[in-house]
Amino acid sequence: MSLPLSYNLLAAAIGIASHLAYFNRGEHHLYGTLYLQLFILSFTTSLSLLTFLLHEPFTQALAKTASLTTFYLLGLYTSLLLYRIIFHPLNKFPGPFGARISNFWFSAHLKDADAYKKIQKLHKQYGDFLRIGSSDMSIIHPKAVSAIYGLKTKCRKAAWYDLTSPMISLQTARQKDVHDRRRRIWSLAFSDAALRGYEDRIRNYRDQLVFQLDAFGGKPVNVPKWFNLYTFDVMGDLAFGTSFDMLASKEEHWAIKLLGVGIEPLSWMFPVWFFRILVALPKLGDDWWKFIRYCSSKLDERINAKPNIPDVMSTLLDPYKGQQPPKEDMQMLRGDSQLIVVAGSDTTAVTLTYIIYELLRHPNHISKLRDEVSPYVSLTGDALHAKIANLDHLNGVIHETLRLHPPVPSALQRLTPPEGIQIGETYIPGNTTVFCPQYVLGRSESVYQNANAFVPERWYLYPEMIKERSAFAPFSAGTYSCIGRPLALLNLRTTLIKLITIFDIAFAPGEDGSTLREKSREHFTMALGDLNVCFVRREQ
Ligand code: HEM
Repeated sequence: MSLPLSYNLLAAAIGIASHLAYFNRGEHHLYGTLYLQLFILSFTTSLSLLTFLLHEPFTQALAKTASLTTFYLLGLYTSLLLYRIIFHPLNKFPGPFGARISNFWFSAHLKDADAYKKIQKLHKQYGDFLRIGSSDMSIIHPKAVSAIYGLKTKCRKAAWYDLTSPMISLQTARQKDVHDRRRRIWSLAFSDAALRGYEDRIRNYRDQLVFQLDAFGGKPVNVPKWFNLYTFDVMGDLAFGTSFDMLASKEEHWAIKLLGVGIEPLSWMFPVWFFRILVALPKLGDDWWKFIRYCSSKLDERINAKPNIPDVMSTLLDPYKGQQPPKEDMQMLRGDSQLIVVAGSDTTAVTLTYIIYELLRHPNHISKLRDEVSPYVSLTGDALHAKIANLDHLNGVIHETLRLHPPVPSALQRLTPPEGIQIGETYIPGNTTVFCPQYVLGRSESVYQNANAFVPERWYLYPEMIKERSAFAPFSAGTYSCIGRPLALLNLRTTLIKLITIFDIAFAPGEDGSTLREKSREHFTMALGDLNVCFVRREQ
């Protein structure tokens, strides 16, 4: 005997009610696995009750349970779809129809981890305010960066930052007070005195990089690979007191290979709840969690060591005065230890690679840089950072590269406060996930004159070429901006001038930069395509 229609309609009504009263309110991304388990539990409980308590035949019990479940889901999803298509407050904003319905629309339209390029195309089609998900907006209005990320913003970190919860780090701390407390400790790690110590620590790796590039004897070198080996060695040293020895071994450490595979799912821009289910599955999240375990074991070793020159971890461990940190703090320290490595390495390597790429396309800037830095540089290509930190053209080249090739190109997601925010003339409703893609803003004529041209002088000689300065934020802006910025700039400046002092550089035969332009993939930061360059030692 099948169920009377009234039971099925009741199940559908419960589906609608659960959407309106529960799923449509607050955040649910942390409970994806739990909901799945509850769903399976309810199904099997209903089946067991009907079979064992009411003694119905199994097939009949199965049919009734399946019918109730189907009607419940029909009610739930019809309500959800109608809300998203007709009643959602973001419906006034343009964007692809599919994106209104589900965030999977965007993931499904990514060809080869090219989110930043896809977002640029969509903005060309739909304008500055783009609805890119059911509750998600990408915004390239020139004033949007300060409204969303600036010091006075009421926006906070969006659900994306719960990807690895309960393990949190400075970057993924969503509660403002937790973040503020942690950030105060971290900020001591980037004082002028601390930076001078890092300058000494980094020199050794820079020399190793030059040694290895020199050893190619002018033959082609795949620059992104070598800059990655370099920057991961540097950050390993600053996080754990010992490098990954990648420059010496000329290859990636196994843990860094795991990291590369582990963060790959980020490139698909899946909704957070789905991503969390994916990485909870055996196999799929294995590489990422193995990398985290590796960092944890290195942290344990580091807690028992005492470096001669303090590293970043020295500051984070300082409050414990040589004692083992309590269990509750270890979770945060583990998060922070992997953050130092991840945040500081490929971001710097990507920037260095694109600086070389842009200089090779515009070689006049190499001679201009050499002229500018020559009073401060020794024969070995080294300079005290304090002497070169304010050089106009050097900083112009770095800024211009970061503008055109931001290492974090698109989705730094923030959540608007319940009352919403105002950007220019446009009101963005509350609880909307918003972001300002730096890649698109960096190439926007509303923000820069002659936006696609590489003009380092715009940063010191032609200020009129920058129409809205606050939109330039490759290190993000405000409370959650990159705390490692001074270290990144120190490393970029000193490494760049050493490379151009020691070497003449040229594209390798047959290289035109197209693989770098076309094969680079976004996974929050960038995994770069190859760029083959010849480094030939200059006559002194
Ligand atoms: C060119 C190099 C770099 C770029 C472009 C860059 C960019 C960024 C961006 C865009 C953010 C904001 C992330 C977010 O809101 O989710 C960030 C945060 C952060 N970066 Fe960097 N970064 C660079 C180098 C470094 C270095 C060398 C370190 C050193 C450890 C570092 C450590 C951090 C940390 C700890 C955060 C989190 C800050 C917070 O949430 O309070 N970064 N970075």
